[in-house]
Amino acid sequence: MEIDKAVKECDDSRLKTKYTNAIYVIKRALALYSIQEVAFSFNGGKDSTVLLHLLRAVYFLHKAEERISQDVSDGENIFPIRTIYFETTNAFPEINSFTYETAASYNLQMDIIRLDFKSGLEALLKANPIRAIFLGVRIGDPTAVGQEQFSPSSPGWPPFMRVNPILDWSYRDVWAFLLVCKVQYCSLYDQGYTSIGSIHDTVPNALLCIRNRNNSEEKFRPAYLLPDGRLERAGRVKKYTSPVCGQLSSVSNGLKIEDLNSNSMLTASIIAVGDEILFGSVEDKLGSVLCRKLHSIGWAVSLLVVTRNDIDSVAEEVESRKSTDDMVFIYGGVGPLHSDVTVAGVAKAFGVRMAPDEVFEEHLRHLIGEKCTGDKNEMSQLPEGIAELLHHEQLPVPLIKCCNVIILTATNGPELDLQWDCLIDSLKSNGDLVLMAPFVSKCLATTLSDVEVAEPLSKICLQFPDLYIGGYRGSRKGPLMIRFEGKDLTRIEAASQSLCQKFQPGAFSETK
Ligand SMILES: Cc1cc2nc3c(=O)[nH]c(=O)nc-3n(C[C@H](O)[C@H](O)[C@H](O)COP(=O)(O)O)c2cc1C
Ligand SMILES: Nc1ncnc2c1ncn2[C@@H]1O[C@H](COP(=O)(O)OP(=O)(O)OP(=O)(O)O)[C@@H](O)[C@H]1O
Ligand SMILES: [Mg+2]
Repeated sequence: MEIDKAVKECDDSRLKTKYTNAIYVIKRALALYSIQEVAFSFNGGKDSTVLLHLLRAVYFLHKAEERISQDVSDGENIFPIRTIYFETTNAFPEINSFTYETAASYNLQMDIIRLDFKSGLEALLKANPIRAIFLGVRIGDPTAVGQEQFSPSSPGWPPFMRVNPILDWSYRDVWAFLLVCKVQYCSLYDQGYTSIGSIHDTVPNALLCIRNRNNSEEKFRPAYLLPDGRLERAGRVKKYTSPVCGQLSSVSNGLKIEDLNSNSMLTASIIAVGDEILFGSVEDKLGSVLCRKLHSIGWAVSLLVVTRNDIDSVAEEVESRKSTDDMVFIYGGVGPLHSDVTVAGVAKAFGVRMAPDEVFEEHLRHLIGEKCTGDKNEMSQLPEGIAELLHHEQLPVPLIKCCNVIILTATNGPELDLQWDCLIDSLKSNGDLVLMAPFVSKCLATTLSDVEVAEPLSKICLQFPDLYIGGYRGSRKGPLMIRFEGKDLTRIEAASQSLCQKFQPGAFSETK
């Protein structure tokens, strides 16, 4: 069969693996359900076009085997799986005509349903013995969250098995397949549409736009040239917000450059992951550097913790901090080792699974080579639907941002300096960073005892609730340090003068 031959003869090993797995899922479904008990949900979209040809491949491979064993002739070429199309008045005419033309070309027995999905499926299941429906749902689709290759329909839906043979296919895999097999696809994809909904919510993907010199004419490149498959839905007008992190993305995506004098406080927490820090064998030096960096952009650090290299421990910390703080920084435990569970822990904290990310994989391939890549490359798996890559020309591998959680891969000070600078650049250019008025501070040293200073100092704290006023010592015998931190230097001056006035002149001296 031409599809099977085209894939097997191509030199795209990743596509071959995806193809083999999808064929296996279809065969499993056909072993579990009879041909009368299955249906194929086809809508002329690219994903369902891929699925159509995979189903055809399985059918023709099966027929070829039968012919060999039973010596049967070709007979009529009707595709035996019932095909259902939910036709709406809001569909693009190009989608409609492609669906009908395809049905005619491949002898599909197509049921046209003009009801909403749920009522249509109820009617379909009442009239037919259907128990399983093949869908072209893929990881990254809003409806894919929580689905497996075999997923029962959701509660409240008529009972059937959703079979998703291309669930783990990426945008790139879909286009590799369609191009390698040289099959027809809907013409809209050649006009810059990358994912097609209704005429009311779908426009060409702006990332494929090319303008002529004087900006007067807009043209779009074909869908298969979109470099980052994650952006396939950028042409959907109504922006999708994940239910899992919707609330948080409004924090992170709604970020803007704030008034530098604003009194509002943004907080971050820092999570270091490392058993060796907890054993005492390694010292965490990055936490304090990160605190200073956050301070320098006016952010307050509310917590700095060390947690174990354990998915549940990481997930627990991230889960509690992501809703408490505006940003969470996590480092340590990122890589291919058994103990590198940080990214998976972040996924767990958001209640999403890990899914392959082809763009990230491409970066890893450049860095580490083919050895680390391929179908089972764990390092290229990122939290599904929430991972954003922060690219920067100075970083060989982009940083990973999941809603308001930033995953850093730095292992020492200089690496952290670089990642921090790139992070700030990248967040700024996305409009995803609130620059706050930086903190300013003043430190006074005194030989007065703690007891003498305690009461007047606590009164000053009440008088200046907008400042952080703290005392510490370098040693029990050495001077007592009083530090005033805040965003307003005049308030800091007022508070420190107020303290000095309560004691003999010269009792305090300013220090670093
Ligand atoms: C055959 C079929 C079965 C579906 N089964 C379910 C289901 O079990 N649960 C559910 O929430 N949605 C189900 N849906 C609806 C889809 O999840 C989704 O809402 C629909 O494909 C619209 O996607 P769009 O908003 O990207 O156009 C089903 C849709 C189809 C076509
Ligand atoms: N109107 C419909 N009729 C039949 N099946 C549908 C319809 N809408 C969606 N589906 C099923 O849901 C799957 C996922 O839809 P989705 O829109 O994500 O993919 P697609 O339409 O195939 O491709 P694209 O993402 O480019 O629009 C489809 O592949 C198809 O199996
Ligand atoms: Mg679609």
